[in-house]
Amino acid sequence: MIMAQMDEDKLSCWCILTFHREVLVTRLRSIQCIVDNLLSAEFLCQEDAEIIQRTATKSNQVRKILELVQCKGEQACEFLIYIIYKVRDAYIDLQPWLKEIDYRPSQDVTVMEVVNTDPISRYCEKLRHEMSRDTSFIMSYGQRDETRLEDLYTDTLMELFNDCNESLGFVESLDQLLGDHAVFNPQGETIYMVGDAGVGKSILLQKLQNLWSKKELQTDAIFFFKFRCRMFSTFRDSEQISLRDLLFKYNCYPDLDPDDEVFDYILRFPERVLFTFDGYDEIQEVLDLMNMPEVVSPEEKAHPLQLLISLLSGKLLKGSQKVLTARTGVEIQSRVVRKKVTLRGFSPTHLKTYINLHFKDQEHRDLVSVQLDASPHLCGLCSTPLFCWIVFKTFKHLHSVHDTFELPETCVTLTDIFLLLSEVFLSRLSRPSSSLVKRNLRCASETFKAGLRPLTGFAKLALQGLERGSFICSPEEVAACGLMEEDLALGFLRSVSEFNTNESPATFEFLHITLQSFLAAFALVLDEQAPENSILKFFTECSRKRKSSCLPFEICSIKSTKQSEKKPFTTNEHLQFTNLFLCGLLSKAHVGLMEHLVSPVSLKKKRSLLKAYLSTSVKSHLHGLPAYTTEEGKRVHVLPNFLWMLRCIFETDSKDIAKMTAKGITAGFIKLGYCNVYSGDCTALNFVLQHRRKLLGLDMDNNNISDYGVRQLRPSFSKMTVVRLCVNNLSDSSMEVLSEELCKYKVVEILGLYNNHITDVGARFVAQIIEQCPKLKKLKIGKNNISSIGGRYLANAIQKSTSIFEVGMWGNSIGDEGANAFAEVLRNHPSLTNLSLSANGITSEGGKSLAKALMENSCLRIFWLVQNELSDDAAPHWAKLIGANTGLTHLWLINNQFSMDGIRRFSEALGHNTHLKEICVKGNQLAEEEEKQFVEEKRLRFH
Ligand SMILES: Nc1ncnc2c1ncn2[C@@H]1O[C@H](COP(=O)(O)OP(=O)(O)OP(=O)(O)O)[C@@H](O)[C@H]1O
Repeated sequence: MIMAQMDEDKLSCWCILTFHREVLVTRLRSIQCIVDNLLSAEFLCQEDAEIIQRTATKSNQVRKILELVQCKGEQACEFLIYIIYKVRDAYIDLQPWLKEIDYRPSQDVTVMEVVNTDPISRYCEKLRHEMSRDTSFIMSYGQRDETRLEDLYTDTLMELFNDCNESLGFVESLDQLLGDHAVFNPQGETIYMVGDAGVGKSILLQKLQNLWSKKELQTDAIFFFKFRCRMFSTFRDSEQISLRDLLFKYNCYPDLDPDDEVFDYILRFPERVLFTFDGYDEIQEVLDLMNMPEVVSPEEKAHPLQLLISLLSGKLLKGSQKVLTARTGVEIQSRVVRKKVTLRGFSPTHLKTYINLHFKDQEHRDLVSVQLDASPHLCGLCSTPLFCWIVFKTFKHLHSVHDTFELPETCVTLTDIFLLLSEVFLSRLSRPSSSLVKRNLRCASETFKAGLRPLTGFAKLALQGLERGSFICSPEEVAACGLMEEDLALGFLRSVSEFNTNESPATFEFLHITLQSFLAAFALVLDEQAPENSILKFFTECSRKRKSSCLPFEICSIKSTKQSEKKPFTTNEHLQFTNLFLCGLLSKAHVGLMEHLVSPVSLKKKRSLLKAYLSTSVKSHLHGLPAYTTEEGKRVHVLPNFLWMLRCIFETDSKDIAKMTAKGITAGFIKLGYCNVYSGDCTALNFVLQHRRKLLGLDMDNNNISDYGVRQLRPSFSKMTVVRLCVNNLSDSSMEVLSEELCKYKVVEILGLYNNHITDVGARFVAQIIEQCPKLKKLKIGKNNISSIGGRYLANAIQKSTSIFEVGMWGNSIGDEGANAFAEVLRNHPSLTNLSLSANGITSEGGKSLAKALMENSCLRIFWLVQNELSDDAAPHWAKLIGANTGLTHLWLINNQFSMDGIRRFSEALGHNTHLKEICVKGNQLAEEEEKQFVEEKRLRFH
């Protein structure tokens, strides 16, 4: 009480220690650091230190320190507070207290040295140091050319989603990833990041870790533990470890911490701990098969997978932050997910940045840009950072060795890309006679022939790993495949230290899983001992329905059986990639190369076997697709496996199969929504669709096809009656392509462009489509960046169209000017029946002109004006409209600014109207009590 009345600034440190003795006794930990510093500043002598150490409990030790320090006088007291102030992390509990006493160190004390001997903050420093060392370099071509992360790291597109998989926009900075932005479940503790193979999930985590190590990441976390999920599958079933061991053994141990203070601290302040777990997809199947209880006590030993699941579900270290990555399609229960991020790879701008980082020489930059500009397909592939990295590395290699900077094919396939990578690796076997003489003749088959022994070895190793579902191999397994010490330097494998346990001293993994899939496919082609039809084993595996899995982890287990049957291929993506590469290696284009490596007879047999298999399975797949009939005809909803089939067909480069597939699509409309189609897939889709004669509707909503994909689909637009490309990262340049193509063929009826990045420039192209395509009935162009200018273009075009009857403009910013333009449309348009101008910044002014225009319109049935800024100013006009019997049946005025007065007018007017079925006015400025006055009026809805 007395304290509160006193001016604390004037209090001596001696007094502070007396008055706040209780706080200090209860909250001061890490005694050793205090004692060490008091000793070295000679405020204590060795004997004092011994007395303190001999004192039994921590609280008594603190009491003793206070007693001794106070005996030594004011300076010693201030130094004690200064230590608490300086070694912040160790005395985190006392930081609020320092604030409370408004502690500001005096000049005298700031010249004194404080050494941090506190195990907690020392551990934190050690973690940062080791993290920095481990994360400064990016995966490289073998051990020789390491690249610094900061020299090559380029931002990628990261899209945020809510639990209903609705996009919440893109991440603007890495700090936003860990922050509260776009959190849809505050109880969840896991930030879930998904993305396709090679899209950069691991690199993103590496970047976060690296930033944290340099204290450049906005987070309160003072401990950061990184794990790769594949490590968890290396333990024997019976193995049990403690949480303490899991954290320290696989990251780093605290030094000089006899009292286990670090671990205690982690248990007490889990919110100061950040975890990253990379590659959940790699252990998902193991988790499916295991049945183990969750761990609740941090002291209890358990299988590492149990610990992992308990950490993710918050049963252990509740409150700690977790970032978990997985391949697209792998789901965990949304209740553990705090927010969800999907990685989308490089945008065109990112790609430019990456080119500049990769190639220092302007001439090279230009050469690469020219090649990329000429091939949207290559750009599509390069939007996946892994493929881009391989392509650029190959460019560099070709240039340095052969003085050529061109990729060999115009249409590069994924198989080509991985063949090039292998060629570069194998070319290390044959050094040029003189490095000054460049070999102008590049002979891939020679390189492969010369490297056949190690290639066969690596291929065998990859296949064996895939067969047993493992991405890690031991030195014995490496040796058993005939690989020698020097082969390891080629670059296919890299050693991994973090999984090394005492029992197995060294382990290896392939440079990237997709490379392992590629080599496994190579093994299937190279192996002449196994029966030919064994090349199909992974196809069979992938088409086998997943057995109903027992899902042990109630909290954190994966999708339901029903769901997993719908998506049977999410967990065996590596096998799907192997199938794809098999198709590529056995394609006609690669016969020349393969004949140097396997007998032509075997090759021929395998090629025809594969072709026959693909033909049959395409037929049966198309036959079995779920079809449903709508007003607009028969539709089929394609499953993700169809996409893999398309990819395989493209990789085989077989026109026959492509034709057959095109013919086999009997429905007039295919739905490929939410199928994870990326821009590179559009080439495959186009490869098949180019053989189709009949018209086709294509729904590709909610994918990631981007402008590159649209360019790849260009030839197919000639047949498309429905073009649905909502939520696909499209910009104005795609609108230009669409306008050129759709206006040429004039068959389009439905155009879906909702939630892309279209601006007024793009709106002008869309306006051309509206004007020139006489069959266009529906346009969805909501949630883009269209202003009043674009709004005008569109409105003018709609006014001229006689076919269009439904227009969705929700979520642009056309404002009152745009509203005026649409008022003109309403006045003059003969057929528009459904219009949405919601969320467009329209005020009462715009609202008035829309209402007036509607008085002259008898066609519009449904009008959406939700989430604008209409207020009572406009109410008389709307009341007049409501009172008049126009054709309007549904009017949505949700979330505007009408008050009780305005709504009363509507209610009265409604009495004179027989057409209107409902007016929805929820979210205006009415109190709940006021709303209740209207409950009897059923057509005036408040919910
Ligand atoms: N943001 C980036 N900037 C520069 N290069 C990148 C970036 N992201 C990825 N890469 C390149 O792509 C390679 C593969 O990326 P990464 O291993 O992170 O993919 P991933 O999504 O984890 O793949 P997977 O799911 O197959 O494990 C990296 O080694 C790096 O060369």
